[in-house]
Amino acid sequence: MIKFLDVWFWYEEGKPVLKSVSFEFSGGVLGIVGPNGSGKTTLTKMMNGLLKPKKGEVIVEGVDVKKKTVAEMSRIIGYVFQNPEGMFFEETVFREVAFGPKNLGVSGKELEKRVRWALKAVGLEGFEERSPFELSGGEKQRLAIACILAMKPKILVLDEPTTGLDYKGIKSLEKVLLSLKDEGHSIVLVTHDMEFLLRLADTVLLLDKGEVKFYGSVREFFNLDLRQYSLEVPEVLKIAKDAGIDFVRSEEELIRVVLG
Ligand SMILES: Nc1ncnc2c1ncn2[C@@H]1O[C@H](COP(=O)(O)OP(=O)(O)OP(=O)(O)O)[C@@H](O)[C@H]1O
Repeated sequence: MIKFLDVWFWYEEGKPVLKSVSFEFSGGVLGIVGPNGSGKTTLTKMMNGLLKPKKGEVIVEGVDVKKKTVAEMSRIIGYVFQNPEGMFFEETVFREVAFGPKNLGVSGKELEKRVRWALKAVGLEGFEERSPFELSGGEKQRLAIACILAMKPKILVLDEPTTGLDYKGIKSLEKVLLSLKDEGHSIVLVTHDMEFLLRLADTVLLLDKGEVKFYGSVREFFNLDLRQYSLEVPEVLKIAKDAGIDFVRSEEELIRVVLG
């Protein structure tokens, strides 16, 4: 559960970047969208205490983020950064994934089990002895997720995870995120990719100039007039609407619906 109660934030006094943000997210996949500079990254950094509210409260899994350190929050909420390459520093994939749980005091057989489980969850079994720096963009993205997963946080936050990924990379990331959701993790995604959002999100938060313009289901979100926020409706949804079908998440679903 993530609760924002009348949250304000600014980097410079007199120039608020978040203005009275309130919402309550209870689980599943939350997509955060909005034009460039609307405050999306700032908002997610408040979820794990990297930034603290100037006014208002951020409560994550019942914990007031202001009262905890980032290290304490990392047990509850894991943050996968925009350019994951910058976070790698170990010689092997195994050691990279082991680093986080080791810092939390996990060792021996349990540590090995965690690392293997996290690598399996993202489809990187067999990559243990490879160098993180030699992986493809999609593999690096999945490794970054494994590093966070190995710390077993309840919630995962991903900032623009599809940036730099090709079609195959995006598909395999989708699969990983959906299976994590099925296992009970909550996922927060910042994304510009409306197709990715359509496929994955249950709930959408739309930010514009630091204000929440919409918070509700993905279905309702795609019924808004999105052009005013420079957001594009995915082609598949336009085709569905022309065919009199109100909502589908993907081409596969559209074909199924059309064929009855
Ligand atoms: N460290 C900082 N110091 C001062 N201003 C900042 C800082 N980081 C972000 N900002 C400003 O805060 C506002 C919101 O930025 P933020 O990165 O949260 O937006 P965003 O919606 O994630 O943007 P984008 O889609 O371009 O990544 C912008 O006007 C940005 O210039």
